[in-house]
Amino acid sequence: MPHRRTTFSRFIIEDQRRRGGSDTELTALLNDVQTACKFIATAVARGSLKQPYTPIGVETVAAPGVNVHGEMQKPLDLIANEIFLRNCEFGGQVCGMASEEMEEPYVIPAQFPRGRYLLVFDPLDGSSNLDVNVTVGTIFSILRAPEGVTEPTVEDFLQPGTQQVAAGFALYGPVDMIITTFGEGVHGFTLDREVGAYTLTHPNMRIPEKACEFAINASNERFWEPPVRRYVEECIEGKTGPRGQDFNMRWVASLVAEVYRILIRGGLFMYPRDTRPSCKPGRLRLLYEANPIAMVVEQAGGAASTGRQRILDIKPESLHQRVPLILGSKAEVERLDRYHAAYDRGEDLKFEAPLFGTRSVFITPVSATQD
Ligand SMILES: O=P(O)(O)OC[C@H]1O[C@](O)(COP(=O)(O)O)[C@@H](O)[C@@H]1O
Ligand SMILES: [Mg+2]
Ligand SMILES: [Mg+2]
Repeated sequence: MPHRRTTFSRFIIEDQRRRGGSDTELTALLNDVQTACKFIATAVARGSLKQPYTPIGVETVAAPGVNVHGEMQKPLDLIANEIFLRNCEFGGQVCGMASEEMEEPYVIPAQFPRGRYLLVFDPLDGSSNLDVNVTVGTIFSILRAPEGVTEPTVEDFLQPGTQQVAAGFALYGPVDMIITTFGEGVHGFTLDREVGAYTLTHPNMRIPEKACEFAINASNERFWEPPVRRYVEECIEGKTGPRGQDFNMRWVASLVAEVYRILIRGGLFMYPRDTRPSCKPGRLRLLYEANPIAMVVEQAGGAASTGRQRILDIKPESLHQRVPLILGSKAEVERLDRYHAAYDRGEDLKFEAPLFGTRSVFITPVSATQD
């Protein structure tokens, strides 16, 4: 058991030793990632105050526009993206990076040595929350570049989540943290601002098995598939329904904050497949949101699924592919998987009818409670 005052830098070295090896490239890369997260934490914490300094290499940041997903960027989305690129390109550990904010992969420029890793990231997750001062974060995933590749193309990044070497996310909230896994458990580090170091505060995090909270954007109810309607309706029925217990509902609109809550308190998060043509495969991005988060969740004893397939088994088809994402306490995710399977077999049709406006799970007409 590592000492509780272990810093992130020390932990990654000792963790590799414990596992009988030492990958100095990976150690250096993870160190660059944590440095980038510290810069972003500092930039986010300035809020509306003018940024007091510019992190090295981040002198020129493009003006915000609409990103490849059709979403309006915030200045901090681009600042965070630049911070990640500049902090992780020079050390010789990676040969390419891919980000939510860049249409194409970034190949490490010729002036720097190229390494054997690929770094994939969502530089600022939940950035629509910035102006209301709610927790945001950074999500990262580390993959091995295919043998012999030094100038990676899109194809080289299209690896299933099971191939991730390490993954995690930083939280920029009341407390700044990094939650990470290298494939053997999940560990949480709190940024000690007096020391300037992420310090191990949450070793071996485990998602509680018992769930009494679920999170979904209820404004999309009219687009949900029947298995999701069924799950939510049963939760809302509470003690008197088939679940025999009351549930609370949560929605932060910041994946990192939802996942951290689930790591601490258990529960379920869903951004499911829905029937909107624009959103059909799901809302969240496979490579830099779903995969790294799924690795963390599984390593903490939970599960992550589309409802029909384990997230980590999906073979990506494109860099910016979106997927349905259901994650959290294992038994809850398995329940959703069962509901999807039953529905796909043609059962559970009572949840088929559009509920919105007639029989919403949130506004149950009196007549519906009497039958
Ligand atoms: O605004 P919605 O539809 O509720 O979506 C919220 C989801 O979108 C995200 O904000 C997407 O992340 P970005 O801020 O990186 O685009 C998730 O963090 C969150 O789960
Ligand atoms: Mg995101
Ligand atoms: Mg983002």
